[in-house]
This record gives sequence, C-alpha cells and structure tokens, in this order.
Amino acid sequence: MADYYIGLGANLGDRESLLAAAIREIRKIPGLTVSALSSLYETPPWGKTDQPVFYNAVVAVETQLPPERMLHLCLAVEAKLGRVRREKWGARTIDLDILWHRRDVHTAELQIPHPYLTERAFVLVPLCELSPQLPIKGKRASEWLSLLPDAEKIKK
Ligand SMILES: Nc1ncnc2c1ncn2[C@@H]1O[C@H](COP(=O)(O)OP(=O)(O)OP(=O)(O)O)[C@@H](O)[C@H]1O
Ligand SMILES: Nc1nc2c(c(=O)[nH]1)N=C(CO)CN2
Repeated sequence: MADYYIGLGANLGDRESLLAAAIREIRKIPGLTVSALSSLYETPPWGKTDQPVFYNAVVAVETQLPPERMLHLCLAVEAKLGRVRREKWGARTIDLDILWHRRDVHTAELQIPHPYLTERAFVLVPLCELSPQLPIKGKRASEWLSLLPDAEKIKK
C-alpha cells in the first residue's frame, strides 16, 4: 500500500504524451517517489458523455508531504501542462486527482478518498491493477469494482 494514489486523465491533444509528461513532472517533485505505474487505459467518457474518449492511468506515490501540499503540487502540474478549466467533468488536456491517502481528508478544498472514486471504473480498473486490496469506505478496491457494470468498457 502506497502513501498516495493519484489518478491521471486526458482527452484533448496528444493524450499519451500528456500523461507521460504529467508522470515526469510528478517524479521531479522533491521529497516524493513514484513507486508504481498502472497500464494506460482507453476509457469512455463518464458523467458527461458527449466528449472525446479519455486515456487514464494511476500512479502510486511514497511521500511524507501533507495532502494540502499534494493538492497544490497536482494543480501546479496541471497548470504547467496547459489545463484550462471550462466546465465540470468537461474535456481537458490533463487532470490529476488525489484518489486515496493513508488518512481521509474532508475539507472545503479537498476530499480524500476522492468523492467519485467508488463510482468510476476508469479509476478503479487501474487502481486495482496496483492495489486491489486497498481499503476504501469499508470495502476493498476490487469489491467496489465488482459492483460497477461498465468495467469491461475500460481497455488497455
Ligand atoms: N481528492 C481530490 N483531488 C483533487 N482535487 C480535489 C479533490 N477533492 C477536492 N478537490 C477539489 O477539486 C478541484 C478540482 O476540480 P476539477 O476542476 O479538477 O474537477 P473535475 O476534474 O472536473 O471533476 P472531478 O473532481 O469530479 O474529477 C480542486 O481545486 C480541489 O479543490
Ligand atoms: N473516462 C473518463 N471520464 C471522465 C474523466 C476521466 O478522467 N475519464 N474525468 C472526468 C472529470 O474528472 C469526467 N469523466
């Protein structure tokens, strides 16, 4: 089990290069190690379905950095890679979400586990590749995934 799991998504531009660039930027952050990378997945848009197909992946991170600092570092990586916020759940060049941390966080700015984690096969499939036993809200990650009907639409 890692200290953090971070979800990466992109559905605009060169999606594979953008995810690779985001992982490079995360690796550059002092005081942090990326200990595992999931496969890259092609995933149908969730939530707002009239937008391009996404690429998604998850990285496992080891660090003592606190969650608020991790959020600001993730937002800085998004800004560096040209993320423009237009609409909720809309198309984006890059999105970094803090999916899970060793301790839960519930502040105005940050919710960990990520509020939609257990509803999103595009997150749970790569997360389960890394850590199927991860405890999330009283169940294992793999149990949450088994409850989702659209898991087979997530392709490596
Ligand atoms: N676990 C989390 N990881 C990242 N951002 C979070 C988290 N919890 C709350 N937030 C807040 O969400 C904001 C980012 O929202 P963003 O525009 O990326 O939403 P979205 O990607 O469209 O939707 P979603 O958050 O459902 O994936 C951040 O500025 C942050 O304050
Ligand atoms: N497949 C997929 N769908 C999404 C994604 C995403 O990363 N992948 N991100 C969203 C908002 O964060 C909304 N919908």
